[in-house]
Amino acid sequence: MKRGRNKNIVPQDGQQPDFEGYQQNMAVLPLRITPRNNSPLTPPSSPEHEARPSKLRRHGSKIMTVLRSMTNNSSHASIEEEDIPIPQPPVSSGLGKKISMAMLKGQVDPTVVHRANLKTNRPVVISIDKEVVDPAHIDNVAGSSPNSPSTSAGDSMSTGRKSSAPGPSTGKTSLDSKWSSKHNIMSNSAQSSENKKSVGKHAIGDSGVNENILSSIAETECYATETPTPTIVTVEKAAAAKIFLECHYNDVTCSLMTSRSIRRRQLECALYEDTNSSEAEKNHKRFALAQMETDHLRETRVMKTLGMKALAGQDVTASKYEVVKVLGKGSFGVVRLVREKSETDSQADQKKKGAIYAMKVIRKSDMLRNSQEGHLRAERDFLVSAEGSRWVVPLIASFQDLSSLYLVMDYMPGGDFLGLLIRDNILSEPVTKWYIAEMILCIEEAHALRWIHRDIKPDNFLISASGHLKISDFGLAFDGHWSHDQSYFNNHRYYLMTKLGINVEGDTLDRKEARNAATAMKMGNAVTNGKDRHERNSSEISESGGILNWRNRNGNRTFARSVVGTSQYMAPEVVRGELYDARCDWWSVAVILYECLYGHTPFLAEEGGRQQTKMNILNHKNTFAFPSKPVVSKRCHDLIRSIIQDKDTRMCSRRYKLNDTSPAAQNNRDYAGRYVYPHDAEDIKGHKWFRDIHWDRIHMMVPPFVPNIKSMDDTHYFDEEDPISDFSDSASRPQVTSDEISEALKRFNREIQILARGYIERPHDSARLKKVEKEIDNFVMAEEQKDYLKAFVKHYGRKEKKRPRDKLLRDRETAPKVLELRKQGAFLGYTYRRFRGGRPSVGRVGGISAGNAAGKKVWYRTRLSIH
Ligand SMILES: Nc1ncnc2c1ncn2[C@@H]1O[C@H](COP(=O)(O)OP(=O)(O)OP(=O)(O)O)[C@@H](O)[C@H]1O
Repeated sequence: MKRGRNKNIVPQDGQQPDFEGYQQNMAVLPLRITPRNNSPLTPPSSPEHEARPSKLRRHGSKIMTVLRSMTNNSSHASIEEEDIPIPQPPVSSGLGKKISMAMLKGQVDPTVVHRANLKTNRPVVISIDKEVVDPAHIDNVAGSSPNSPSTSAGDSMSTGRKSSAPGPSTGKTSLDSKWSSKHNIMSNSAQSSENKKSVGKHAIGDSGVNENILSSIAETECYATETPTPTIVTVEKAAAAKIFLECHYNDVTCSLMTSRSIRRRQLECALYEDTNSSEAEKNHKRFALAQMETDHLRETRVMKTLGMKALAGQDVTASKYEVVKVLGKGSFGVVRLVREKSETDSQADQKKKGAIYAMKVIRKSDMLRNSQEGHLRAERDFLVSAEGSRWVVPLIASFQDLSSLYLVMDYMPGGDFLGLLIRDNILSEPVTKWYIAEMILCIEEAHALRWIHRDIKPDNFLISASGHLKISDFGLAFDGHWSHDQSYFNNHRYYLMTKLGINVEGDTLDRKEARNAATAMKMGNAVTNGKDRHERNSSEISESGGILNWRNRNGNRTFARSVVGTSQYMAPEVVRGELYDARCDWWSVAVILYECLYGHTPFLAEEGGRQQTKMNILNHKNTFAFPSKPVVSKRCHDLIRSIIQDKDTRMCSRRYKLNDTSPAAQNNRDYAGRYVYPHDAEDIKGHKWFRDIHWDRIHMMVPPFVPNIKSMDDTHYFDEEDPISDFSDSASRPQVTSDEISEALKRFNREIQILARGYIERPHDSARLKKVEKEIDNFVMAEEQKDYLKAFVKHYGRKEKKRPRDKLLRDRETAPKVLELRKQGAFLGYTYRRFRGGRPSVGRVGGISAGNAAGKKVWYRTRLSIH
C-alpha cells in the first residue's frame, strides 16, 4: 500500500462530557468568588506561603486587578454585579518586612517591595478608582508569572539594573531602593500620572511616607447600587477569572523550582567547580545572568502587555512575523514558516533580524467549538515544561490574539520523518535502528516529564538541521493534571449557571433529547463523571487546606482512557477504551519500527477502513506477522514481537506491572506515578538489537541523513505536490461565482453538470463526501473524469461545521456571545517567552562560559503550566 499522510485522528471521547441536564444534577453551592475572609483568593495558609508573604500579597493585588479588568469591560452583568465583596490584601505578621529588610542589607541594589506598618489600616487596591486602573497593569497582572518581573523579593537575580533590552517596554513595575530617599519620593509624587497610578500597587520605603501619597477613596464608590440580573456573560467571565486564578495560584504554590531558579542554581554549580576563574570573574558571570534574567522578564512583560492588546482586537505580536510558506496543516490550523521582523534599528535587533521559525497557528473558534481547551493548554504547558530539552522541538514563544493561538518553535528544516519514509520507502536495518533509538530517547524525555504523548507516528518526529530527531505535536499529550481536563473548564461554567439559575436549551436536538428521560439521564451521568473530580466540595476543601490542595489531590485522579491517536499506531488498550498508561507509546514505536523495515504498518486494513484496522489491532495475536521480504535479523524480530504484546506482557518498564498488581500502588493518591514512569524504556534500550547504540552519545554522532540545507529558510523538504493552502486564505476566499462553476464543469454533459452542482450545494461531512464519491464511482465515464469530478466536489463544496460539544455553544442565543467571550478569556496566561540567554546545560550561560560542570544537571525538570 502506498504510504501517505494520514490525518485520521480519532476525536477524543470519554473526556468530553456533555452538559445537558447538568443544572438538574448539580448541587447548589454558594457562589463566593472573592469572599472577604477565607477567600480562595487569599493565599493558602501552607507553611510555604507563610514563608513568602510579600510575594503572595503581590499576587493577591494583581489578581484583584484582573478581576476588575474583567468586570469593568463588561457591558452586561459581571462579577461586580454579584455584589461580591473584594478582599483586603492579607494582613502579614510583619515577616515580609523582615525578609525585605534582610534582603536590603545583604544586597547592593535589590528590588524589594516594602510594606510599611502592615498592621495598621492602609489603602488597598480596591480603593483605586476605576479610571486609574492602567491597562498596562492589567496586562501585567493577567500574564504575570511565578517568575514575575523584578518584584521577586527573595531573588537576587533581579538586581541587574540598567537593562540593555532593546525594544518596547512597559513602565517600571518595581522601584529602586535608592529611590526611597525622601527627596526622590517627593519628586516621585510629582511625576507622571501613570507613575502615580502604580503607587497603589507599590507602596515603597519603610517609613510609610509613600502611603501618604495614596488618598483613600471610600469603598462605596466602587460598588454598583443596583443588583443587575446575572446573564451568561456573568457566567463566562466569572468562570474565566476563576480558572485563571486557580491555574495561576497553582503555579505560584507549585513546589517545583522555577526555570529561573534552576538557571541560577546551575550557574552556581558551574562556578563552584570552576577553579580557573577569579572571584571577580565569577561575580561578573553572576551579574551577566542577572542582567539577562532582567531582560527576559522585561521582554516577557512586554509580550504579555501586547497580548492583552491583541485580545482587544489589535493584531500586535503575530504581525511581527512575516509568513514565508505554509509547512503543514492539521485539524487545528496550519504550521507556517515565518521570519521575525526587525522592530528597531538598534544593532542588537539587526542581528536578530530575519530569524526563521515554525509557527503553529491554532484557530480558536474551531477548537472552542470542539471543546479542546484542555488539550491546547496541555500542549503549550508541555512545551514550556520541556524548555531546554534536547529531544523536544523547542518552543520559542506562545501568544494569542482574538482569533488564534500561536506557538513559535524552532524550525526543523529536514521535514518530518514521514517525509523521509515516503522518499526512501524502506530503510536498512542499521539506519532504522539509529532512528528508532532517537525516537526512544524522544519519548523517554516526554515520559520523564510525566507526560504520555498518545500520538506517536512518523509525522510527529521532525528532523533538525543536524539530522537528529525531535518529537513534536503534543496536541493529544496527557499528564492527568486537572488544568488539562476539559471537564474542569466546563464544570466551572455549569456550576455557576446552576448557582445563578440560568438555563440554556441548546439546539433542536438538545431540546428533543431533553424530552427523552433516558437520554437526559445518560447526559446527567456524563456530567457527573467530570463533576466528581472537579466540583468543589466545601468540607473536603477545608480538610485539604484549600481549593488547590483539594484539586491537586482530587482532580489529579484523572486517568487516560480516551480513544485518541492515529488508528494504525494505536495500542490495543487504547482502541478498547480501557484505562491505559505510557506503555501505549512504546507499542507505537514498534509499529514504526516495522513500518521502516517493511514499508507499511502491520495492522493497516486494505479494506474496511479504520474500523477494520482497529479490529486487526485488537486481534493482534492472529493478525500480526512478518513478511518474508526484506530479510530482517532475528534480534530485530524479537524486539518487535516483545513490544507488540498486550500491555501486561509488553516489553517496557517492570514498574508498570508492579503498579497494576500492587494493592499499595492501587491506593496510591500520588497520580504522577500511576500511568507514566521516567526511564521506562530501560528494558527496550537494553535489548540485544540495540547493543551497538551509544545511548548517551548518540546526539553527538552524525546521523545517517543530514538535510542538505542551502539557507535558513530552505523548505524543499516540505515541498508537496499540491501547495498547502493557508486556512486564512480559505476563510477569506471570495464566494465562487456560477460562471466559475460552469467553466469548471463544461467538459461534462448537462445531466452530470446538474448532479455535480447538487453535490456542492449542501455542506458535506466525511460520511456524505464518501457517499458522493461512491456515486461518482458508479458513473459510466473514464476514471480520469471521475477523479476530476471528485476533486471538483472537494474543492468547491463546503465542509459542514461540526456540532459544538458544549450546549452553550449550540444554543442560538448564547453561542455568539459565549464564543466571543471564550476567545477573549479562555486562554488567559497563554503567553510565554523562552529565555534568550541560551542553554546553560551545555556549559554556557548566555554566551558566558560557565565551566565544565554545567552539563551534569538537568535543568528543565520543572512544570510551569499556563500562568
Ligand atoms: N517546528 C517545526 N518545524 C518544521 N515543520 C514543522 C514544525 N512543526 C510542525 N511542522 C510541520 O507541520 C506539520 C503539522 O504539525 P503538527 O504535527 O504540530 O500538527 P498536527 O497537530 O500533527 O496535525 P494533525 O495532528 O492533524 O496531523 C508537521 O507534520 C510538520 O510537517
